[in-house]
Amino acid sequence: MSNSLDIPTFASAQLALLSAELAAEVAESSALVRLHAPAALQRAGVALTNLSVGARRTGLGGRTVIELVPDKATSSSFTDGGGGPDLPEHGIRVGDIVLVTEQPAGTAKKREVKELEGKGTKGVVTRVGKGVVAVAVDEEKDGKGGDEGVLGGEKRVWMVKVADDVTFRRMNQTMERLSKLEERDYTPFIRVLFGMSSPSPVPEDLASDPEVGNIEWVDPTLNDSQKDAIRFALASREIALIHGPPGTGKTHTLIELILQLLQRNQRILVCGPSNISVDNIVERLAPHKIPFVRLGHPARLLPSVLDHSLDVLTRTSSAGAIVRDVRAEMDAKQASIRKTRNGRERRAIYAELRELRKEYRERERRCVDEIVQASRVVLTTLHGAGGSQLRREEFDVVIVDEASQALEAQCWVPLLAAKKAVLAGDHLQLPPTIKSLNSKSKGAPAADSAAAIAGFTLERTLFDRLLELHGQGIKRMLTTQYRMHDKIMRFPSDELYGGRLVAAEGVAHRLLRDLPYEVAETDDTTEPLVFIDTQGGDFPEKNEDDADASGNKKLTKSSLYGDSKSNEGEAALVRQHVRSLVEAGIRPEDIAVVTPYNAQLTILAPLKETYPGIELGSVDGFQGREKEAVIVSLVRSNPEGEVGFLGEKRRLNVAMTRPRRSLTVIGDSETVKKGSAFLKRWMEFLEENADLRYPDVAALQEQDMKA
Ligand SMILES: Nc1ncnc2c1ncn2[C@@H]1O[C@H](COP(=O)(O)OP(=O)(O)OP(=O)(O)O)[C@@H](O)[C@H]1O
Repeated sequence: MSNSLDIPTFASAQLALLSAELAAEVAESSALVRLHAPAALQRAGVALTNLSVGARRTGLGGRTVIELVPDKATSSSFTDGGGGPDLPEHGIRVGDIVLVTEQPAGTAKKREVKELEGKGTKGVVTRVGKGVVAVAVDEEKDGKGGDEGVLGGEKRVWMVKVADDVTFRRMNQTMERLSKLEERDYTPFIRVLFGMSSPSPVPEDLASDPEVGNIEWVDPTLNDSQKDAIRFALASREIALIHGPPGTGKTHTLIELILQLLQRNQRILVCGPSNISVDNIVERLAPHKIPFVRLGHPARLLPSVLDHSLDVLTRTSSAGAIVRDVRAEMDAKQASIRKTRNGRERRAIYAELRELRKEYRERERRCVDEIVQASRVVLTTLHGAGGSQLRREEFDVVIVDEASQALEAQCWVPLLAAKKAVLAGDHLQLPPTIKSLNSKSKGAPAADSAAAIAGFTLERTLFDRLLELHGQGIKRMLTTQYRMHDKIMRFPSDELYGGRLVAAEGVAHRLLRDLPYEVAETDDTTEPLVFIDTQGGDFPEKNEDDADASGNKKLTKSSLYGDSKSNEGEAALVRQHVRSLVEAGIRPEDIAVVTPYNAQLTILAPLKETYPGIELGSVDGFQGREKEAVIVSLVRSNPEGEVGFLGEKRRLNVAMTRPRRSLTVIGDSETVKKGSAFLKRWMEFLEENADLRYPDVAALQEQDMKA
């Protein structure tokens, strides 16, 4: 094939791009710590200050889990529940990587992250409660200086979110392994993925393929496009793509595929880019009562998935009994550290703990190997597949869900040892976020220019690349969608999916009025598509970076990650529309407001107090989600017709395909039309097909006066 890729060139380009990407992430979090005091970072939601170390116990991998609670000496607010004081409002979430270090005095000069790392310890947040954040830490790295570090003492500490370098390490290792492969190591699978050969042909009549045969469907209600995609995936020898536009039952299809592969005695590894994408499959696989195991840090898993996690399996299996004993002994030692103030005694306990941890790891490893080897279906995140548990494991098929939201290097973590892969995704929705893309303007190093010149970018996903390489023949598209009203679906279907989407019978004509609770019949509840056009210049956008009255740039949640835009007038229209929906009887939990700009979200935040349950989200953050009623605030309104990253088709696609029964678009058609041909066609489509409204400026002013 003419357009095949040289593997070492590909791998070294990826390595260069990945290191630029990690550098951009590190630069971003380091700049925050350098430029802002801990208290300011706490206000911006990325840090928690005035903490002390509470209880400690042993987690998976023999790691120490410490509980951080508000420091008694400095906290004033107490809960009435009898527990400790509450933590202030914060943005630290389970799975975040945080740095825990001694808190500097209020006046101390700001520090470098590197310097802080030497003094404290990094860890993964494993639990977030009202008055506690638990962090799994690598205790051996705490206080390298020789004293007990921050974790053993009675020091006041703080934590701040930092870049997650674990994922990068896994990707780098994988790319290095790929670059070192000799030509004789290239399997038919690898040859196809790099275009050195074409995929083995599948018969036109898929049912005649021996791997497909006469299928007995576990779920006979699958639609034709889903059945076709499964037959195609079974018949393919090296690679099959399942293209699942919004709401077309991609996960539903993958579950059946897994069950069919199992019936054919195949061993399967199922991966996704995020824990939630993997758990989503685990939850739907569980009712089928097949044996499988979910790898991953238990703290990052959904509670409903825990029963299948290695952590729980190691504890409940017979081999786990010995592991359990050592764990109990370690927990007892952990507790005794807090009771002693004597430095020598403490050091002795640490030494004993180190020994125990070694033994624990060894036993746990044996127990884990046993469980994994016995599992015919293993589920984990893409980077989780690079862990030691799968080092010697082989699978017949690797399935990657949400493949179009993963970096290609991330996909290679499980794929390097694959014989065949099935990738599911939608390359017409947003790809993974790349920070180094715009890094020049933020002062971080730009991606290696040689890699960029050679035409490699992180933004091109494996899904995209394979489609370019082998054409549409390696893909099957799911075409019946179970989410949107026909009128909401029309534009994205015609523009992006070749007009092939069909709304399932049950959803095609569903209106808010038909919700299974009492809803009044109003203009809003009987019309699926509303466009509130703010053209005319009365609703101008505002640049978040504009300084405040005193000329200072303020650190807020929305300004944290670069400049953002807002539009106060549009926000007022959003409030008005939400109120009218709620007055018609729509429950706030059935309404979402999405907007591309974080600054707009900040302005809209008070809506959550008025209507608890309503969801406000960025378009990027709402990918994969749905709501009965969705209001999209486009924000951009300027005479120049600048639309910024609103110009990205895939972002708009995500925004307009979230609703089930009602989509309301609020925006300035004059500005937006100038953005791109696609935006122009969308605006024209709305003008012609939506219930077109022009805002009543006087009524808005009155509403705001009342507020
Ligand atoms: N053949 C089918 N018959 C009836 N309902 C279906 C069918 N396939 C999928 N659905 C329903 O469609 C909805 C979407 O399915 P699923 O969550 O699998 O979609 P998805 O494509 O993975 O979602 P996303 O849009 O996030 O990619 C679910 O409520 C599911 O039950």
